[in-house]
Amino acid sequence: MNKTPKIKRAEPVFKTPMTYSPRIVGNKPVPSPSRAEIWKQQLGFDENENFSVVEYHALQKELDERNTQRDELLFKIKTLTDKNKHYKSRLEKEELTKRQQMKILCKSQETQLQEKDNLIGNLQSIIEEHEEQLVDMEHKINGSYKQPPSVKLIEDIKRLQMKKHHSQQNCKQLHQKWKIILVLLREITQINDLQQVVTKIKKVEIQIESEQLKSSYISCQQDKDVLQSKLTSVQLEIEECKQKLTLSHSNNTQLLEQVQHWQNQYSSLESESEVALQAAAEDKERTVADVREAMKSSMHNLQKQYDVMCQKIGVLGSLYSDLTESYILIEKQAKQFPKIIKKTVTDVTKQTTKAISEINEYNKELVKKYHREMFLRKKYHNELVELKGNIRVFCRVRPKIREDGSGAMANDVIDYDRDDDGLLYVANKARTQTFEVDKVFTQTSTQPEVFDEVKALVTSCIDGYNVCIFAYGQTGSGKTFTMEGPQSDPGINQRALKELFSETSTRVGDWQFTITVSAIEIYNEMIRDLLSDDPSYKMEVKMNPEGGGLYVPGLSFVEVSTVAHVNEVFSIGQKNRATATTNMNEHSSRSHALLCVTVTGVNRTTNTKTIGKLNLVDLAGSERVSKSGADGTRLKEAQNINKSLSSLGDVIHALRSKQNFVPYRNSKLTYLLQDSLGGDSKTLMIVQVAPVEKNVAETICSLNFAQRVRTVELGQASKKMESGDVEMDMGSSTPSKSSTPLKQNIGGSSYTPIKNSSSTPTLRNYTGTPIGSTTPNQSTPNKGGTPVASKYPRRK
Ligand SMILES: Nc1ncnc2c1ncn2[C@@H]1O[C@H](COP(=O)(O)OP(=O)(O)OP(=O)(O)O)[C@@H](O)[C@H]1O
Repeated sequence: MNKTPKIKRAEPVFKTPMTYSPRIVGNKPVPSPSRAEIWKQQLGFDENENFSVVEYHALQKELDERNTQRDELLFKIKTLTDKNKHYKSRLEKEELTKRQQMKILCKSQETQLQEKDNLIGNLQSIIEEHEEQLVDMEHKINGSYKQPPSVKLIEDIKRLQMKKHHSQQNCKQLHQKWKIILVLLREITQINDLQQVVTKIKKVEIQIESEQLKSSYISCQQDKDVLQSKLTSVQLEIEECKQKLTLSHSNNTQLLEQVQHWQNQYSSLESESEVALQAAAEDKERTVADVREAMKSSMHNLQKQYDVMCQKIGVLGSLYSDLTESYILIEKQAKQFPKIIKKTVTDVTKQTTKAISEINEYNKELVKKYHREMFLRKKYHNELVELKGNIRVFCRVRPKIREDGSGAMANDVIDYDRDDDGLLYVANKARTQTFEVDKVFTQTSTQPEVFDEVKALVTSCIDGYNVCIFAYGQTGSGKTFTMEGPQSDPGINQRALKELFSETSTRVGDWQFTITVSAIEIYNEMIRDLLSDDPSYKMEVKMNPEGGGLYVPGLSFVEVSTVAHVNEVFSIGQKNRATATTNMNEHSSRSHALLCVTVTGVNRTTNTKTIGKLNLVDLAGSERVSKSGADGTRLKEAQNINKSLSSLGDVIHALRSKQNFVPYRNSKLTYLLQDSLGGDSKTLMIVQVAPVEKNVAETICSLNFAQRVRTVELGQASKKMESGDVEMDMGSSTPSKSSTPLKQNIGGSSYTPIKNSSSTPTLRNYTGTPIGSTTPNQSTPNKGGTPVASKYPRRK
């Protein structure tokens, strides 16, 4: 009784149920242990040990308590297990719903993404459209717009409104989805609460002592771990979802911003398009009004044209019927045409042959007549020149040049008569003086125009006439330009020789011509041969000892046949003239330059010989000495020029007044040109004048001189011709009685040809009776006789 039974608390109280199992010992069944024995055994007591009923009852009580405890625990466990199961199922459900939600979310995200992609695509296309619209509008603004864009713009606005509506719907959908996501987040919070409950359970489980509890706890723990891991994965997924949500939210915001931006753009475009529409409408109205106006006028024109056309159609109708009739007629005639043609051709051939033979005959007659007419033309031409007087005077006004300067002194003082090309007006000190010459060349007259007027005179030397052309005028008035001219636009000298070449070449069948030239300069009353090897050698005019008039011993003559050759000779002359002086321009102004051309022709059939001389003279400047204020050498030069020019005037005056004495010998110039100034020669004086105020005094002086020269009446010009050995004066129609061979004259002097210096010239000087004779047209030396009172301008 004193012994307290030992209870092993570490082990469960009952391992097996309390069942009765009788023991069999040998063949006899062993009696079953008593209840007390079983209890002793089970409680660890010895068989022999006694335990009282009280102990037993105490133990029984303890056992009952334990059983109730156990039942309670079992109940709790059951409840917990149930709860656990419930939570598990709930978790599973939750997991399932979450999965489904996740799937839905993913799908919705995908669709959202898809939609966003679409939206972005749409927005891009809208942007492109807008850009196109902007380009269109730019084109419209730049004026390349052709059609009113109202319809297209309205369509675009409608499309944009649709897109706006669509974007708003998308926004709404996104908003709803955002709400769902918020609900999901709330549930996730609840799940977290559940997790806390599970933690509490864990605490309860610790209190469970029994192994079963432990094992169930372990299994629960495992389940919980699984659930925990699942929860973690769900949480991760949720986190991902959250991130995606945030991303989509930000995307959404961006999209909303874009939508807002596009809405703004849309509204600005809308307002722009409204303005454009209004402008286009106004434009349209204006264009319509213009077009209406244009249409009205064109309709009016068309109506007029229509009326005209109707009239024409009426006329054409009658014409058509006429034409139809004529066509029928022509058709008939055309059928007969080959026959008619044949007949006509035969007739025409006969007629043509006849006509040709007639024309041939007629032509022959015409050629004869032509020759006769040519002869008469020449004759009449010469008669005309003779009637006009053998001294002819032209005036040439040079154009203004740089040297004329500017201001009042450069004003034009010369005017011309429109109807009479021989009249010239010079304005001088508030009055206008009129001058009359044979022909006036204006400032615009060209070199060919001038030469055209002198051509006949030049070519008359081929027929044996002596011709003398002077250029007279003050320095710088254009004398050299007219006589020589620049290389590009040559003057009378070169053109005359060219003309002589061409004219003689046309007569080459009947005649043989020789043309020779010599160049002379008279400076300070000294004669120089410009073609000589020594141009400084001073030459003299001498009386031919054989009685053939005057000549310059040793003067060079060069035979020329081409223009190139002539140019070569001219350049030699100019070079020799230049080498003798320091200032060529001044020197040329103060000296006379003579180009003497001799044309000798021999008729191949009759052996008739003609000799004509052409003297082309560029005189020294005619200005008064007082104007140039000369002294010393200049004064001497001026006096010499004055002497020769006034001698020229005196000679012409003496000739004009038919005086017995003509003072040829008063200057080298007149002495040298004696036979060209005689009564049987043709003389042309070209008076050169400047057009400006500055030179008006000299211009008037020169023109006065020209007028006086013009009134001189010379005798009839005579043609020099030798028939065989007999010399003939065609002008007087009296053959020369003298048969003495004379040296050929140049400007009244005889010469020795350069080319053939050995051959003695056999021609007689037929320019008139030699000096000293009593013929009125010839001069006698002025041997200190009474000087002729000169009426010509003399130098002061
Ligand atoms: N008809 C014209 N057309 C164009 N220029 C001209 C004409 N006449 C003269 N001239 C020019 O006027 C200027 C003077 O002419 P030019 O030398 O011929 O005068 P000039 O009377 O011969 O002088 P000088 O007495 O000094 O020799 C030159 O420059 C010349 O080119």
